[in-house]
Amino acid sequence: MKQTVLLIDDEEAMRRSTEQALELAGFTVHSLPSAEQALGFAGPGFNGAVISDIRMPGMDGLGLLERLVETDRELPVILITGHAEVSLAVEAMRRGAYDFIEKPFSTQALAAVLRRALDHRGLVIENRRLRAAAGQRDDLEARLPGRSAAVIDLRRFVRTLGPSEADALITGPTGAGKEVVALAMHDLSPRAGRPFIAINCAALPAQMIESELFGHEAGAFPGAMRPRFGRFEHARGGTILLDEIGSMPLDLQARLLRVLQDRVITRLGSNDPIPLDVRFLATSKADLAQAAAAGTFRQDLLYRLAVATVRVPPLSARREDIPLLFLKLVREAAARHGVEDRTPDPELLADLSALDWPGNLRELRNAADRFVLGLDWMEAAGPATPRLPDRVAGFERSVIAGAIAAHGGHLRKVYESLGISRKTLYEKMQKHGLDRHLILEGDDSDG
Ligand SMILES: Nc1ncnc2c1ncn2[C@@H]1O[C@H](COP(=O)(O)OP(=O)(O)OP(=O)(O)O)[C@@H](O)[C@H]1O
Repeated sequence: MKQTVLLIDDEEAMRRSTEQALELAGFTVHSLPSAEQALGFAGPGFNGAVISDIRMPGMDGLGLLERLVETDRELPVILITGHAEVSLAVEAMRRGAYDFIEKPFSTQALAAVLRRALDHRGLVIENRRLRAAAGQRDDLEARLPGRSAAVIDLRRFVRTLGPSEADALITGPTGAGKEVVALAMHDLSPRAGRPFIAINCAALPAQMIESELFGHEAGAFPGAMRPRFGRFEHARGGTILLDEIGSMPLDLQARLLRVLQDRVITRLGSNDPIPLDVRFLATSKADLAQAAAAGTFRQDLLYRLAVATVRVPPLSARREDIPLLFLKLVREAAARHGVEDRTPDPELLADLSALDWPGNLRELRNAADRFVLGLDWMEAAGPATPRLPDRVAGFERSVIAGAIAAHGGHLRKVYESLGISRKTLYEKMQKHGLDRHLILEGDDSDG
């Protein structure tokens, strides 16, 4: 993983010459003129070290140190002190500085301290990653329960992508649990414990979007009396979830793409770039590739986000998980409503599994709410209240799907085990929307 040195010094000449010297020594350096700007950059996910001059106007080096160690005690901060400023150096160490270096210093001396600091930081980050992964493994099964192939795949993606720094797109139908997945990814990452800020792109007021997201300086527009942090800055060190990103206006998509690429933002009414240490996750119900083809979504933004895509399956693709999910939702509903936990009987669970649940987990959750409150759970199924024929059809579908799975898609074994003809099997599969590819083609032999 690439490591960065963040250098803060208000004296331009000094900053430039140190930056150059360190770059020549092989470090990747990012330099900033003020402590305030460094705050957003060096969050808990920051894999690098900070060097700062101790004497600066505004927030000084000690103030910066204090703010940084407050959010991450293990972030190495090295302070540059003036010659013979022993008491300041002592104070810095007392407040948790990793080390200090006295002016004037040689590049070699600074580089040596930095190498130690970066090695140390690398270990801290790696350790956190491993600890988080181990601790969250069991937790993830509890949060996204189920034994279907679809949910096992989902958990595998979340486990792999969650702890990484990669921005990701989470797709799936309404109510399938995209936001729940996003939060699980955040909690698996080194950013867990930092803000998780969900922004519903469909509900942003058009005139306010820019200042809402990016913040503004005083006087940026009439009524902007004082500077204001945008939501992006509020999420510093954490994760931003862009919910329903497909609803974002095109011009804002262009700005977002630049933020994703450069990791800096500029407040409204300002030209100063502010580094942004956040990870972006986005959700979409709509097929963004189609939206891109239709020109309502930027192709380049789609490419950028789709590198890491997590697909959340509809409930109808994981019927076998419905009983387990319903039990979990009933437990949660009982706790939420402060009523006693009720155990649904097996017939009810079988009935639930036969339904289609177009509203997915949200709809199932409503059914669980109604169940613990002693109301008729079926009404919660909305317009799709199951009539007998629908329940029979649902049952038939799940029996056929079960037989296909049990016989590994072996055509002849499937229709024989069901006691029907090949032709009838295909007709019923078509009727129930079961994909023909579930059956191994050319498999109608005796083998
Ligand atoms: N694994 C889960 N365990 C418990 N509740 C869940 C789970 N997944 C989803 N839910 C619940 O179902 C509802 C819908 O979930 P969520 O908001 O994550 O779905 P979504 O896909 O983001 O929906 P939309 O597309 O409408 O925004 C929420 O009330 C959520 O708490």
